Amino acid sequence: MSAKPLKVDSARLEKAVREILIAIGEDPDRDGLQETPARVARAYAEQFAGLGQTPEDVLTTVFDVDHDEMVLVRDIEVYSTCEHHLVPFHGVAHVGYIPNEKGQVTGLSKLARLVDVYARRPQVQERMTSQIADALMSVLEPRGVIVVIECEHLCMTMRGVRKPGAKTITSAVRGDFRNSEKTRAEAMALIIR
Ligand SMILES: Nc1nc2c(ncn2[C@@H]2O[C@H](COP(=O)(O)OP(=O)(O)OP(=O)(O)O)[C@@H](O)[C@H]2O)c(=O)[nH]1
Ligand SMILES: [Zn+2]
Repeated sequence: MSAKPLKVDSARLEKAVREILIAIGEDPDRDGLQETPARVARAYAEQFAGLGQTPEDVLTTVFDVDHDEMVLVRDIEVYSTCEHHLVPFHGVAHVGYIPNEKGQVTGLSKLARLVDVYARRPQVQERMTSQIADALMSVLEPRGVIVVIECEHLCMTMRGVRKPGAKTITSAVRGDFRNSEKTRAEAMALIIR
């Protein structure tokens, strides 16, 4: 099940996209472009669906298991939108945590859903990384959280400085991962291949 699309002002979006097409010298009424403003409005409702969601919406399943050591989901695919140029950046996220003393964990898929809540917004990678870590800390109350994200930014690839292949790596550590070098190293050994 994918996230519910965001409720957008479709009429306004369509008008704006039509204006963009005119501004670049295109004919918005030519074959092929007539439906584009409506398509973009639908695509944005999906691409920015995270604006209409909170972490509590997705971290719904919390259960007790007899496990109070690290849980880490690696290589969660991320598609986000750079807030500076409104072009995509994409890559992978690795999200790990150490359950609290009650052994409370969440469903594994919920970690991927949490990534999407923050990826599907106009974003910068650093903020997205911290938001995911802070949300997991506040909802699940684990002993620690680690989030590492590796992305390629199309604003650096297809335009501007044009450096295809350059990867941006950001991390956010909270709780035990921040306080203990050993715990952090253990997680990084699992994350780095
Ligand atoms: N820190 C950070 N910077 C980002 C991210 N996404 C894009 N940027 C950068 O945002 C900056 C915006 O710089 P500006 O000089 O205002 O815009 P610009 O003239 O289009 O810059 P160039 O991309 O260098 O052509 C660029 O250096 C981008 O690489 C991100 O997630 N985090
Ligand atoms: Zn950009």
